[in-house]
Amino acid sequence: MIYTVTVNPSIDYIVQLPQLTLGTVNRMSYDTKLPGGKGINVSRILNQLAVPNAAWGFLGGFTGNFIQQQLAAEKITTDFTEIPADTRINVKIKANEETEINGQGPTITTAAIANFKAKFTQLQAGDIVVMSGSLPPTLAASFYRDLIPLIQARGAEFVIDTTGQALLDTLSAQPLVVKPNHHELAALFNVELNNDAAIVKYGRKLLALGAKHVLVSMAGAGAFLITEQQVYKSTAPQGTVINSVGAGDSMIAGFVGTFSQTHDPLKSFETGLACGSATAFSEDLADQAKIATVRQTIQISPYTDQLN
Ligand SMILES: Nc1ncnc2c1ncn2[C@@H]1O[C@H](COP(=O)(O)OP(=O)(O)OP(=O)(O)O)[C@@H](O)[C@H]1O
Ligand SMILES: O=P(O)(O)OC[C@@]1(O)O[C@H](CO)[C@@H](O)[C@@H]1O
Repeated sequence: MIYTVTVNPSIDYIVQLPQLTLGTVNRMSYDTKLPGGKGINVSRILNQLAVPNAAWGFLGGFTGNFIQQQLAAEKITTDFTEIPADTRINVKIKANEETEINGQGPTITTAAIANFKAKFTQLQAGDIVVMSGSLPPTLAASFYRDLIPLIQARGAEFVIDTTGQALLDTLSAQPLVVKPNHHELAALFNVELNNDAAIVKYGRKLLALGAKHVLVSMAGAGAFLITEQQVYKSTAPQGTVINSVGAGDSMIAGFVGTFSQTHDPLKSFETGLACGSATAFSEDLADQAKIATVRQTIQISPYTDQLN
């Protein structure tokens, strides 16, 4: 079973306008509200892949109710911990450029934290817990790191989608997979990554520090899968990019979903690429049909320049 953890979910309020002009009244040409937050996005894609999963985290208020209803309509299993305050609303403006305005997130009470942590006793060997997204201000910076012993005590594995020092701090606990994009990888080591050999070299450092698998995504320029045994590169599938929100979450969902069923990193990479690109080519997150179509166009080759 896969459990996704979204401690700071959101309603993603998607707003489209021909052009955004600051300092004036702008009129929307289209708007929609989606259940959001990185772990919730992972659950929504896992559901499209028919991979059993449950979404955990904190939800509150009318915004929390909306998310709960939307996930129920998609038949996603949820076990959120209720909080008194409203879950945040994140604004995604699609105009000449994409602009995101994300909320800080509500107060999480001490009682809610205790209720949430109590859920981890139900984990079993073989389960995978995917922790993604920002922490609301009331949660300690070490919140994710502190969950790892609760997960590992039950023989379950974890995936953490974070960046910077927070990511480096979790590597020694051996996450199943990490997925920095190439900019995040460069920032982790304070270097510039100008070619494939450099990306592979620094991706392998994440393996050496403890990650079991490393994905390095490069948006429209493709991605790498780096494991102890082999390195693979894929060009990104071609298509019209409609939405980049959630492409990274979709890639993680695809990888983890297939890995949970096959333990095959290459097949998992293929599903991850298909899900990431299918979301980039969709208005909302990708659906099953789009993922299947994009999968047929994926081209992965072994990357041989591993001596650098
Ligand atoms: N322009 C694009 N064309 C094709 N595929 C894309 C494009 N952008 C993203 N993808 C797909 O999604 C995957 C993840 O995208 P990206 O590298 O942007 O991750 P990310 O930075 O974590 O994304 P985000 O934070 O925007 O969700 C890519 O490896 C690719 O498969
Ligand atoms: O503010 P965070 O938690 O870093 O990111 C939240 C968020 O931008 O991430 C998802 C896309 O990856 C969206 O659904 C959501 O609004």
